[in-house]
Amino acid sequence: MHADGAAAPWTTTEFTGRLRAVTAARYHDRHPFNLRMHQGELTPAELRRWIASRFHYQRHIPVKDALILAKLERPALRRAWLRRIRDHDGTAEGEGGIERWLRLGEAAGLGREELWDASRVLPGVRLAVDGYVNFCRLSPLAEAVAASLTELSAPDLMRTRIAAFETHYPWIEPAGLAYFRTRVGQGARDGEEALALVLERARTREQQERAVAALAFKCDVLWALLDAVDRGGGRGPGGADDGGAP
Ligand SMILES: O=C(O)c1cc(C(=O)O)c2c(n1)C(=O)C(=O)c1cc(C(=O)O)[nH]c1-2
Repeated sequence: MHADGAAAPWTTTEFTGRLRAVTAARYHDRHPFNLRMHQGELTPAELRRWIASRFHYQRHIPVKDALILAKLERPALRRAWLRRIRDHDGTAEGEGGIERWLRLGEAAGLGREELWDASRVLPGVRLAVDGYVNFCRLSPLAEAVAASLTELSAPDLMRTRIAAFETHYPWIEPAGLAYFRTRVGQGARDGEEALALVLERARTREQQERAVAALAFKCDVLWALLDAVDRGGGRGPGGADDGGAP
């Protein structure tokens, strides 16, 4: 305890350990839908449902990063965060992560307009993504950035996913996997940068605990998104959101 009654801050090692413990316990790599994906058990319709739903997440990542950007006070920090937005948006038409995700959709038989018009986005997916964007809009910097620390676990998941797609889903054109290949390096770098910022900014025990809670919330966002995808069900008669044959 500190003299004023507040709990003492964790050391850097302990704080980092607590953050990593959250993702070890709650990251979506262990979600049943991801496990089925990795084991090759998804039908083409389920895989397309996931790709369309995840596009809704992808297109909002640069929006939430712009909200975080507005909380940064110094040019060096903003430059680093602008790079994240550029990674997703590219610097010209036909570049960037969103474009690569659209190509993944095409490789799986989904049209670009079908992804942009959000007609396949399930209600639970919409709420999960809105929840994440609004959390970053409304939270202090350290918490908004802490929520992105799931990215520390993402590169391993990308490697597993690339291998699973190559092995089990050969009907998806290999070029469509470029998104995941690019993301291995970007995710690792973004995660380490974000961790340094959180360690520097969350100084008091209360701020540290709130950062840990922010990361747990983000794990819930990703988990809830996959719950919705797993459950499926569209709005049309019979709930057919998948449009038939492979
Ligand atoms: O496919 C995935 O499992 C996965 C997970 C995550 C993540 O852990 O938040 C991200 C991504 N992909 C991703 O592609 C991405 O660009 C990304 C940005 C962020 C973020 O919170 O800023 N997470 C993720």
